[in-house]
Amino acid sequence: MRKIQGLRWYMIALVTMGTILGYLTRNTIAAAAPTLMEELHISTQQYSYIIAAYSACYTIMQPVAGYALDVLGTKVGYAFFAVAWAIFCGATALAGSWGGLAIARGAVGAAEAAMIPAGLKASSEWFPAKERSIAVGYFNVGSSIGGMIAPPLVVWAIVMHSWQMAFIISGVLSFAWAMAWLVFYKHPRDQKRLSEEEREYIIGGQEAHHQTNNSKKMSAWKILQNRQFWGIALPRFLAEPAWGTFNAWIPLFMFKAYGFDLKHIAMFAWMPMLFADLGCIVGGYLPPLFQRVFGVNLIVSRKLVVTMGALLMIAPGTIGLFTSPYVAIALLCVGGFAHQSLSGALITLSSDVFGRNEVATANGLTGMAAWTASTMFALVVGALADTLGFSPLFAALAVFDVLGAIVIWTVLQNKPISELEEQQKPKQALA
Ligand SMILES: O=C[C@H](O)[C@@H](O)[C@@H](O)[C@H](O)C(=O)O
Repeated sequence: MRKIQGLRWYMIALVTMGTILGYLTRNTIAAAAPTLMEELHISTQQYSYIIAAYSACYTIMQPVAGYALDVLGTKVGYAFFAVAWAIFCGATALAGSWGGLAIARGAVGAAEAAMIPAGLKASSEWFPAKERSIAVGYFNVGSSIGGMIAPPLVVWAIVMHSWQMAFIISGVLSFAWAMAWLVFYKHPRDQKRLSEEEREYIIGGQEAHHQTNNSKKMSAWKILQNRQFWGIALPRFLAEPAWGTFNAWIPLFMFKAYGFDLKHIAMFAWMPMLFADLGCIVGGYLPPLFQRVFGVNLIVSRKLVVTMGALLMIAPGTIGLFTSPYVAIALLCVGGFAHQSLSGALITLSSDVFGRNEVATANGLTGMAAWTASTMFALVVGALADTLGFSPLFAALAVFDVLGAIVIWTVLQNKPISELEEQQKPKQALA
């Protein structure tokens, strides 16, 4: 059978398509909101319940989806969740009230919770450790691209047909991707189109805790009891509110703080997301560069990226010192770049630290911590933005990330759990 050179990059492109469609279905509701709220007579508060239903289900289901992925395997597991979110997204078209929309969106959120853990698990399977962060950067960039595609696609569907059509199109596209995933995704050891040279490069470049003979699996409870878990989960808890804020509040901030009209919002509000994309990609290439330049190990290279991102997040934290809206947009672009570069490193660390049998469970648990903070901070922004203004909130995000960088250097040890446990054995034997 003819071998395909560089097959691992085709695999990560397939994973990236999944993230793009996951974010497309996630953002369809926001893009359709003005039409939905008018046609179904939905109040702003009822709309917030619909958004909260997605966020709550997505938050709670990440460790559950991660565990299912570790048990079912990446191929079948991700296909199951993607088919589920495709069906629930299409079913959103049947909703006739805010309650029906909340149920449908909660179901979509529950299914989409597999998106990031599956992306990391696939990256762990198809890339050597030194390229893992690059793979994560590529699939994570789908989170910004999907968000950028949603508005034009939804507007086209509404103009051509109805808001229901927007959800049906997003669902059909997701279902088609899920079928492609089932056909094309295989573990490198099972992929006949993979050359022996590339198979050896991939699997030979992975740590012991990702080798197929590693049958040990950590329970979720054991993961939660491990210091290494908290060395990743706490920085993600502190970092994620920035992503939620950049995604949900920039247009409103530009309107309230600088009087931006829709035309100016359309012209500028998307720029921080473009720089977020850049942050995903550049952030992925930095760890191998830092390992070469500074001679540091894999986990320390991720810590350096997190620290760089945290320091760059100080830029949007200074927004209150300037009056120009264009300076504000520039500072938010730095923030978007900073956040996704550090977030990609934090997501990758679950695979650097945990083994192949629990990597998705561990990542799902850190994702639950992240989204718990993001949801809490969204409520704080909603309560304080009109009285305090946004500037102190952006400053708080900068402080959170600097705290997260301090935590990662003081809590997270520089070795995977498997090596730390090996080190403990002689000491325990002597004890
Ligand atoms: O922090 C932001 C992340 O990098 C973002 O891209 C996603 O991973 C997000 O956490 C999610 O779960 O959708």
